[in-house]
Amino acid sequence: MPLARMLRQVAGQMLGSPACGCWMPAPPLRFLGTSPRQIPADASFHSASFSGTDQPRVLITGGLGQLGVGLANFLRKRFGKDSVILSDIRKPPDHIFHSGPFIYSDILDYKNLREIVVNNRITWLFHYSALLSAVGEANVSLARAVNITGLHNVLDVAAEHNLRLFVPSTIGAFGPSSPRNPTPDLCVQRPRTIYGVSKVHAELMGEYYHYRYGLDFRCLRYPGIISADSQPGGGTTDYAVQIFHDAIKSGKFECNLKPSTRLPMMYIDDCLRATLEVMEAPAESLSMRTYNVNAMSFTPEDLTQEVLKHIPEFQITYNVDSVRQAIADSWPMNFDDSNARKDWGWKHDFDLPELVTTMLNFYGSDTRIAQAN
Ligand SMILES: NC(=O)C1=CN([C@@H]2O[C@H](COP(=O)(O)OP(=O)(O)OC[C@H]3O[C@@H](n4cnc5c(N)ncnc54)[C@H](O)[C@@H]3O)[C@@H](O)[C@H]2O)C=CC1
Ligand SMILES: CC(=O)[C@H](N)C(=O)O
Repeated sequence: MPLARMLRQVAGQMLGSPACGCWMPAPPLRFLGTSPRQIPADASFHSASFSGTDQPRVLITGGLGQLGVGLANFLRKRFGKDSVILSDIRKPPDHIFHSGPFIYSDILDYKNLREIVVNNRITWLFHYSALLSAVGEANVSLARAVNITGLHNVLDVAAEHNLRLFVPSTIGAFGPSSPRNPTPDLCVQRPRTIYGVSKVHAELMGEYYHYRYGLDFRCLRYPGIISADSQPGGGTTDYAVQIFHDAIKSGKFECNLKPSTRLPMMYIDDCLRATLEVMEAPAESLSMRTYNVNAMSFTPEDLTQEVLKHIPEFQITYNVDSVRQAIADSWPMNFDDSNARKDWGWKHDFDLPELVTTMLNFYGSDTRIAQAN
């Protein structure tokens, strides 16, 4: 018997041989002896755990950060309030607690995570818990635990319970040896932050689970996200949120990056829409499982010029934070997201002028309401 055929036969005996002929053994189980997940013989390689007519039942981890509440509101409009559970390890403010289901979930507690998935019959998981770039550098061991060990728990729960799993990655998954202008999907990735290293790990582990166990893993590399009604959680791109708040409040802003630091950015509405669109994209349309997405790219100087069109007396000063600057100098300046545009029709709505008008209107009306009360 030819060697290759013999090896295939031995591997087939060891791993089981699914009808599709692809290599898809059951995922690793944390607790052998509890009901192991059986892959049916006719399982499709890209199968999801719900039929086309079912609404997904969604869990969002790390949901009280900059992006999670907006994502929950967005998904609740689409799938119904009770179909989307927000979770975090922090106590939610009243308005969030009363806006829909909220539950405590520590991603470092595997059994707690599994219990939530089982009890609520979760089918889609958005894994948002993370320590971002600047706070990660300030606490490497916690970042390693949350961003890497936490991810392992999420991957195992998702694989065992046949979930569709979204994990965001970031422009921070690239480093100084990556092409920076523009940065394509596939190129050298040697980030110099624990945040970036953990995100490259997440991309690779998710893709590995997809090819090895059939996990329906989907990942977007977000640029810096700009939102009006939620605060950023300690990243390098945070200046691009704070500037609007300070411009309206005091007409002044002290920027912690150099004026010429160019980074890819996106308004939160585009980010949330991209996230839902890639989750709803037919599996056949995804030629990859990790995509760059982008909207615009600007420097603090460009942003200031745009703000000055609305607030002519606005003043910016610079007090550079060396940690953040070193990180920003190693990240992409422009992001090539042509694969997302080609494969599943990604298209952003907000460029710099619309972003600035929207952000200033939000803070402006907020300030006017506060002054009136
Ligand atoms: N905001 C941005 O500009 C970008 C965000 N992303 C990614 O999107 C995701 C969400 O980002 P943000 O909302 O900005 O982050 P954030 O830092 O604002 O929020 C992260 C949340 O994770 C929670 N968390 C920490 N440890 C936890 C644990 N052990 N168990 C459960 N939750 C825990 C925190 O309490 C926090 O509410 C992250 O994975 C981030 O890497 C990617 C690129 C850009
Ligand atoms: C771009 C990101 O991932 C985040 N906003 C950060 O600056 O760390």
